[in-house]
Amino acid sequence: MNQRTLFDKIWDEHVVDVGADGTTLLYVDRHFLHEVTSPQAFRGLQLAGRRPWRSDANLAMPDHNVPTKDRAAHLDDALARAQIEALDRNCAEFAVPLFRLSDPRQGIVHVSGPEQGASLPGSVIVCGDSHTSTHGALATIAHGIGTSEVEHVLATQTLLARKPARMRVNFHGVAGAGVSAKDMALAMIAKVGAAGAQGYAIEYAGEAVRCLSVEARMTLCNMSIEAGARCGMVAVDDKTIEYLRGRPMAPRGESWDLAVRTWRALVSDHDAQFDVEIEIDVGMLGPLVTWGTSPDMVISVDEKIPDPAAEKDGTRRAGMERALRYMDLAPGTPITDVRLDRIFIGSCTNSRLEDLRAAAEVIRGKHVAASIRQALVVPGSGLVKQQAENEGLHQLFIDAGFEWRDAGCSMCVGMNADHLLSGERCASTSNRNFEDRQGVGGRTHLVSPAMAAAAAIAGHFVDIRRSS
Ligand SMILES: CC(C)[C@H](C(=O)O)[C@@H](O)C(=O)O
Ligand code: SF4
Repeated sequence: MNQRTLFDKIWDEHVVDVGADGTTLLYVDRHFLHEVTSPQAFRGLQLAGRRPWRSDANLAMPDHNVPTKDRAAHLDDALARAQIEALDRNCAEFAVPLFRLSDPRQGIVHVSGPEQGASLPGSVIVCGDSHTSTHGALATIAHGIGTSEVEHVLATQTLLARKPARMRVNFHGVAGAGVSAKDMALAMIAKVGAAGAQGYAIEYAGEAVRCLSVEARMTLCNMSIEAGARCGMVAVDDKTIEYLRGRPMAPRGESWDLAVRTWRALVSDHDAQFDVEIEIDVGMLGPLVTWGTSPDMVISVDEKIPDPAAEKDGTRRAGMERALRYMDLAPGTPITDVRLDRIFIGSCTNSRLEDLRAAAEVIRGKHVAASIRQALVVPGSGLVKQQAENEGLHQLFIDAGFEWRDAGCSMCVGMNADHLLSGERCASTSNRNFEDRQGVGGRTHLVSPAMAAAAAIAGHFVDIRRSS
């Protein structure tokens, strides 16, 4: 029998039509929307006099430019207010389900969606946002689309797509202390390269992935796009099913039993062929820190800033030199000597409850270093915030000198009031360290939540395997 990958099984179920050139019309089960990439799409529907094909396949919420404090009083940014109000109006006009700013379920769409059970195994999920790959942790084909495609999906519930090649990244071994899914993601990007997975759908497999919680798998899948991949996914297992059980939008009763039986088949067949296989031994990894302006410019916390002079490839060497200039770092400096101005714990990569717990564990009873200008904790959703508060995590953060905010993208992208000033250096749990990403001239180092928390206390990076 023909052995199929997980990707192929989901893809095959969703093919509506295939053109002569291989372009496929794919059915979309779930479409998430946010305020930044949806306005023109709704405008397109209005102009064409169209209605959404299936309103309840959509779920919208503002996240990118929402204020993370005093939110009722502080919608003072004109563009943010216009976009958030437009989302409210458009969702009302087109009967699209919406979590408003005041709704406790509001949050970063890639945190709130799975939390509600809106991302179900076997689905094709799209959103006008590149980090839609996050939802692949629940055995889905999930990826970002452009604004014109947002309009197409709203109108037709389908998408024109080309089938990507298949890559499997096998994580072997047992992760040591201080090594999290974030470090696995960064290690994967370092190995594959920031564009190395272009044209591929990745499946993450191996015992180290099976050991991860579903939340941690989301962290891993989230960063697939930073290796250039179309999407990233993890096969169904007991953890997937336990994660979904009882979630508001998950099936119930007999439909649940039927769904679980179907979901169990969502694994790659034993002999399924992948176009590329990558092997990573997590036992060899330490906690990682990016030093440059691309997520693949990354070293272990016990290493030194690399020297471009040692790089033989001219293009790479020039890239490294430029990155070091932008980051204001000298080759040979131990990364633990690098002092920080701000700390950001948040983003769709690392703002779920387990991330906040990991950070809180590190700061318990300690205080943010006096040299740190600001340390922010921004939960990924209103419900994550509530649960964290029920556990008393907020008090640990506040006592330690962190600011405890409302849910949104915040300093990951700096589209609201939370951003770096030029020249400031930040330890950030987000996914992109590009030039100007967190604010014009800002310098970003990507790390795990525990590493960010430890850096806040010390004022510089520390090896969390050694500190207590
Ligand atoms: C604003 C949005 C289109 C963008 C994306 O697609 O990724 C943002 O979420 C980001 O992380 O840069
Ligand atoms: S948290 Fe950051 S990466 Fe995630 S959707 Fe928002 S801006 Fe994009």
